[in-house]
Amino acid sequence: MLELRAITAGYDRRAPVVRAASLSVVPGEAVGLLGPSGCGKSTLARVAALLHRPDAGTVLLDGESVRRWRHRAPRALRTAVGVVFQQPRLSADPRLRLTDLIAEPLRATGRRDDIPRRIPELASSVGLTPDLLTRRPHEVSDGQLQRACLARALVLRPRWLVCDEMTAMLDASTTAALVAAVEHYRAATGAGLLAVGHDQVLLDRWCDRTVHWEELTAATEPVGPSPV
Ligand SMILES: Nc1ncnc2c1ncn2[C@@H]1O[C@H](COP(=O)(O)OP(=O)(O)OP(=O)(O)O)[C@@H](O)[C@H]1O
Repeated sequence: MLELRAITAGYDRRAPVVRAASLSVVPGEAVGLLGPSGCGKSTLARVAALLHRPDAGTVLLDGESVRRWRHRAPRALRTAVGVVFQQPRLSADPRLRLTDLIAEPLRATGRRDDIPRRIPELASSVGLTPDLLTRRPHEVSDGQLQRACLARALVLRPRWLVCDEMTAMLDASTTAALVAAVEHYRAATGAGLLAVGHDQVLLDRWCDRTVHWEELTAATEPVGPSPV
């Protein structure tokens, strides 16, 4: 289970943007998170993806309490969560060809041998043709780059996927293709999903349940101790 317990987080300890928010995703479940702009959804999504250290509260990944964040998080925990952000150009190294972008996590974890098999397989599942794989980010559209970012998020076969407004910048057909790719992956692996978004119709259709931001802080336990 991916559990966020009474998470308080932000950018200034005196004025946190997320206050005592709790949310759980069970294996295989897809949970949508809706909320107004600026309420703190992305901040919480980054906590769930182990990219942002909360000021208080606990994150549990399959029962294991997370104590270190970002590059300091143990590899086994880091690689258990795949993340896709809203703006692919901010999360893609502009120097890398798409094939190398997708392969980045394999190289970083010493799994180069998997590259020849995994890259074509993933490219096909997210709808990237071989000619696009040799291009760099400035030579492809936002939708094509986002497909590569999704492939990169899936390349290590994470048990949890965090999609933070993954389709907010995309047209309807690319949105449908990316959602289908995520669902195909989840059906094959049983991965759980936290999908953050603004589009209630999309989240209701995509997810098993959709929670609203206000519900996360209602009736939660008191704020827990600060993580080490
Ligand atoms: N790096 C940062 N430094 C300081 N403040 C930040 C930073 N990132 C976000 N914030 C602030 O934290 C608050 C919550 O931002 P966040 O991006 O989590 O909201 P959101 O609900 O995801 O918004 P949106 O739906 O518009 O993407 C906002 O007031 C934002 O200005």
